[in-house]
Amino acid sequence: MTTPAPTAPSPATTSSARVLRVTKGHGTQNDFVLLDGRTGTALDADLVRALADRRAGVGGDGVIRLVASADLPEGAAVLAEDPAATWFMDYRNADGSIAEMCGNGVRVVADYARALGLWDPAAGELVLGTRAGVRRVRAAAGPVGEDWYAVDMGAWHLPGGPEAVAAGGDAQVEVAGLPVPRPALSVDVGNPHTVLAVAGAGELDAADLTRAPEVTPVPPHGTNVELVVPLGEERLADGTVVGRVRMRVHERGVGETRSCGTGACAAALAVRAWAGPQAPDVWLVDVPGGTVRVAALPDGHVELAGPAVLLADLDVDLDALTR
Ligand SMILES: N[C@@H](CCC[C@H](N)C(=O)O)C(=O)O
Repeated sequence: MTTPAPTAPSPATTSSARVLRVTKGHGTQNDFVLLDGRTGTALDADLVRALADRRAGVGGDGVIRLVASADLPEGAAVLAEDPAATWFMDYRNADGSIAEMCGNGVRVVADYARALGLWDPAAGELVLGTRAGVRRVRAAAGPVGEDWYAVDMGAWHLPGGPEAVAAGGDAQVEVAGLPVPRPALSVDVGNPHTVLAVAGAGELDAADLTRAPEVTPVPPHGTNVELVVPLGEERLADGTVVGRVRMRVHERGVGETRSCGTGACAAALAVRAWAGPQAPDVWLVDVPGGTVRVAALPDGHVELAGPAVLLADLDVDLDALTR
């Protein structure tokens, strides 16, 4: 769809120049502080850390600025990929680091664009720029008719190839609370993930994710680590046979979170690869914060669907924030 030209600034700062209007939202309890880039507010690591702080700030796993693609250097690549990608998801982890992609964030930012009047799902897909390339978002129904968003998350791959799948993995992961290092599979869904299967709910619950799992070989740019328990297959009301997994995640740049959309994609794709050619293409992924749906598409892309919630608009006193 054609979105309004990202030119007209809205007064997201209030009467004082030291007050910043933000919105708090989440997708399956992966929570974010959202900013309207039309105000001209620049994001730096200090501001991100301060906003994401759960005691002295607003609190969030990440901070997302919805900004005109034309207004940041990375936007040129997405505009070249698709000129309709006039809006860009500028995503930062809670520690201030920049990540390529955030699956839950895309849905939440789509809902934010809708609330700001920048996107009308009835008129077509939202074409959104990200550091991992263009992503397309549409309104979609959840398993029991909930109002969800579905995102084409683009191409995915297994960096270790089929050999890694056959060997159980291309990495070893040591997780605090679990007795021995486990084989794990690297999955690239625009950002890096390392997925390991654990023996069952007992092990999944026993894992101590207050400490970052140790991944060998050490990934050059870090990684997000997903612990999964395959739960088998089930038939949905519409007759579709889906696989189901339970997952916990330790996110790069954040720590344990209650959900990770790209992590859910990586977990489902890893379990599907381990299960072999008869495995379903559609998976439900249960995370501490809810459930999302992942589908391996015939064109080599992966689709992520799930809810998005906008909770509150807040005027943040920037002097108090940095005190
Ligand atoms: N929670 C996000 C992923 C955010 C980025 C990640 N921590 C990274 O550094 O790659 C999601 O929902 O995908």
